[in-house]
Amino acid sequence: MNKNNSSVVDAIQVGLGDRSYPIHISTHNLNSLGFLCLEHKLGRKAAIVTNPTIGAHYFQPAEASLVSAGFSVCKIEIPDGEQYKNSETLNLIYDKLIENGLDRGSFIVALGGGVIGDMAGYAAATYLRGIPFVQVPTTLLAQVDSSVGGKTGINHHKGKNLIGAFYQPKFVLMDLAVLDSLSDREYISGFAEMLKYGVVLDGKFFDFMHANAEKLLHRDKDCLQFAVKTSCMLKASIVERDEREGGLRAVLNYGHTIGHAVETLTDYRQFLHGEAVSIGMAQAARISEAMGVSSTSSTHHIMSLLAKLHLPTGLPAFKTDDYLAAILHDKKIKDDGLSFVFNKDIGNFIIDKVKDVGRLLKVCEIGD
Ligand SMILES: NC(=O)c1ccc[n+]([C@@H]2O[C@H](COP(=O)([O-])OP(=O)(O)OC[C@H]3O[C@@H](n4cnc5c(N)ncnc54)[C@H](O)[C@@H]3O)[C@@H](O)[C@H]2O)c1
Ligand SMILES: O=C(O)C(=O)C[C@@H](O)[C@H](O)[C@H](O)COP(=O)(O)O
Ligand SMILES: [Zn+2]
Repeated sequence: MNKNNSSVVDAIQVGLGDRSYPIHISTHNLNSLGFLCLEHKLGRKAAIVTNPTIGAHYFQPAEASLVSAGFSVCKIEIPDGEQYKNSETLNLIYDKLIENGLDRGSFIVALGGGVIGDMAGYAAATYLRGIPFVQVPTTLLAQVDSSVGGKTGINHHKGKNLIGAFYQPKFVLMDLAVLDSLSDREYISGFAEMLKYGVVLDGKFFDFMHANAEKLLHRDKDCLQFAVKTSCMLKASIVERDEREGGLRAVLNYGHTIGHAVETLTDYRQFLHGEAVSIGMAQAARISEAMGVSSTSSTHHIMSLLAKLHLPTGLPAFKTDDYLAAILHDKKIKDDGLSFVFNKDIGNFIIDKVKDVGRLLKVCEIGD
């Protein structure tokens, strides 16, 4: 059992009162999983939720670490892909939890990207009215975003993440070494959420990404560690102030109004989440400029960094009415309109109510 105390000391804290938890970021620290579960006084029985792709690489070391710390482990494997982030797969997780006799003293380990984290987290939030869970994110996107903050859930064919719960993990364990097995496409899609933080929250981080784009693309470890840590700190600072998205937290949805519509319209099969968010951010930048909130040069900087990071910006060919219908199911819509996140140049934001969503879409390059 590796106690890996350095990663324990270096942890970033998400401060949420009695739901506070640490994020451990290091390299080759997956073997500290068992020790951390002991330290958090988790029960004796764990279910590791993963998929065949991730499981082939990381189930065995995760299991070994837990077993050597005295935990008994069962494996719950679900199919790989955003198109399986639905109620059918969720039921499969419940079935396996029941078959394996997981009780209220047991816990779930989400070993995977954002799809696994969101679904395993929601299963943990609802199974037996809630059992503890741990996030072990294995994609860049999951490390910089989805494993932090406690949004869990599944998609509906009418819209993204329409069913879910706010439910915080007991801790997050990030091993940067597991990112080595990610394809370039999956790795690059994580840049979208990182860039989001730069555009709306931290202009210096945006500049860092601009200056270090090549290094990031070449997976430079120091650059990556700085970028992951900064992203987690920025996200934690928002979540700590507005855990359940009463207002401020909506800033983390920058680029997602149109991004989610893109994912829904393509049946969750054509784009990775980060790619859809990238397309949504390109449109949000154009919209912010057209509404007089942001300058032309800011839009230019955002578009050029997206291109430099090899992220997509073009909207897939659907009609304006299709985009409108998809956006109608957005969780940010209430009677008084849609809360839309505008970038205020780079490093700041405004959230405003929009009644006429069609007017926003006129600015986008939709081919109808
Ligand atoms: N809860 C949140 O706050 C939040 C935030 C952002 C995104 N999300 C959600 O996260 C999901 C997207 O997450 P994602 O981009 O990680 O996609 P993903 O979970 O589908 O993972 C992408 C691909 O990478 C594979 N993979 C994962 N880790 C690997 C590794 N180390 N080596 C090799 N292959 C690996 C997966 O099997 C999958 O094929 C979306 O459903 C999105 O809605 C949630
Ligand atoms: O944590 C948040 O808050 C976010 O908005 C992070 C987003 O990157 C993520 O995609 C989230 O799932 C979108 O939020 P949703 O409430 O619209 O599902
Ligand atoms: Zn997102």
